[in-house]
Amino acid sequence: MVPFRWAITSAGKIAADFAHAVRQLEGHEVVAVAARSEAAAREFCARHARGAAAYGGYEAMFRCDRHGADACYVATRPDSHRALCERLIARRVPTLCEKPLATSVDDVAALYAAAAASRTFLMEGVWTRCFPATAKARELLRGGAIGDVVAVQAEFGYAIANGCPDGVRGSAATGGMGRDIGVYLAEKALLAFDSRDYDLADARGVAVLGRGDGVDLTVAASARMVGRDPKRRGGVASLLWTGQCDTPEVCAVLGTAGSLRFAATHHTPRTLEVTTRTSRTASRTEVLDFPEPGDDGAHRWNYPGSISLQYEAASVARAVRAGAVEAPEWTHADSLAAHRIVERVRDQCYAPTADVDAAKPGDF
Ligand SMILES: NC(=O)C1=CN([C@@H]2O[C@H](COP(=O)(O)OP(=O)(O)OC[C@H]3O[C@@H](n4cnc5c(N)ncnc54)[C@H](OP(=O)(O)O)[C@@H]3O)[C@@H](O)[C@H]2O)C=CC1
Ligand SMILES: O=C1OC[C@@H](O)[C@H](O)[C@H]1O
Repeated sequence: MVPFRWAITSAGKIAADFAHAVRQLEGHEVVAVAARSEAAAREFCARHARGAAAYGGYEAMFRCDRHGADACYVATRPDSHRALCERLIARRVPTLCEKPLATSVDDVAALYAAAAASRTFLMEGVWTRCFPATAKARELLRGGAIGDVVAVQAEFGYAIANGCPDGVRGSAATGGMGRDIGVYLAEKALLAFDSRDYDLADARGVAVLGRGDGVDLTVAASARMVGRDPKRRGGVASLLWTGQCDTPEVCAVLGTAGSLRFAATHHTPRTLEVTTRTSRTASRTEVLDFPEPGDDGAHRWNYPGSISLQYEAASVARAVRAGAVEAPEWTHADSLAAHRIVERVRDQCYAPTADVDAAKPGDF
């Protein structure tokens, strides 16, 4: 088959990981890379995407049709996502944009509206949804393997003080940890309570640690989901995100007949424990393993599990080739629902009455 050709916007860290994941994925290639400076784009191509055309300035690549890319991967800072996606959508370029798609629900909604109006593919890069373990979890949940879902509990955190790119996380411009990784927790709520069947009834920021500047660092949040069909009972989500320490990343979905557990690193899931329960003491657990794709070891990954960006690249290629405007794994509705959860939580955290620890500016 003709290879699926990628253009990449930025010469940053996840962009490099993506280039190496795609390099090792059969039927995919990177044909163009743009960075704010041409030198950075050239260096990126030499190190991570040999043979790709290098562009100085994103617009130069968007304007050029010589590279013949089938889709563009936007991997810049979150506060630039909306404007870049708008420019790509205006040119009807299928676009995969790193999470968070934008830094407010209104911006996210505006992008999906623009994509729908011009029939252009747009996906927020919530790559977790493209992993085989997630697909299996969705199949099991839909098939009633653990009965009716009652609750989901998940945490995700890492210490941003240990060398995160400046401005990408924990900054007012880009929206704090909720926008960075809260979206992965909202994804878990929407996995347990599928956005096709459930609506968000309520989301709350229960407690927050921050610096009083609108940047959330650690948040304990909850959400309540209701079934659209009154026969579905709905349930609750208990979510915790933090930029102050590394966490195990465990997630449990609790149902009336058992539970699903992502044993570790649920944003890059490789193990799923399925427990069926006939009483409080009688249960049976099956462990399902989903090994990550093979890696030739030529690249030192910037982020854990990045070889599995292959799953997301493959999902995009399938959807674009089918002429779809969204990927079924992470639809526009899923993404909007996730941003609504994060934004409602965030707004409450920073309401005047919120318990914000503003005593130690910069101390995190
Ligand atoms: N899926 C995942 O697991 C991960 C996703 N991400 C997401 O990817 C995106 C990029 O993160 P990451 O690669 O870690 O960040 P980096 O800092 O490594 O790269 C960000 C890039 O943004 C570009 N940029 C555009 N405008 C600005 C500006 N005003 N100031 C600074 N940089 C700017 C730069 O591109 P240029 O090279 O053109 O100068 C820079 O290289 C974020 O949205 C992040 O949330 C990050 C890590 C993992
Ligand atoms: O998307 C993300 O997930 C994994 C983290 O390591 C990364 O910093 C974050 O942006």
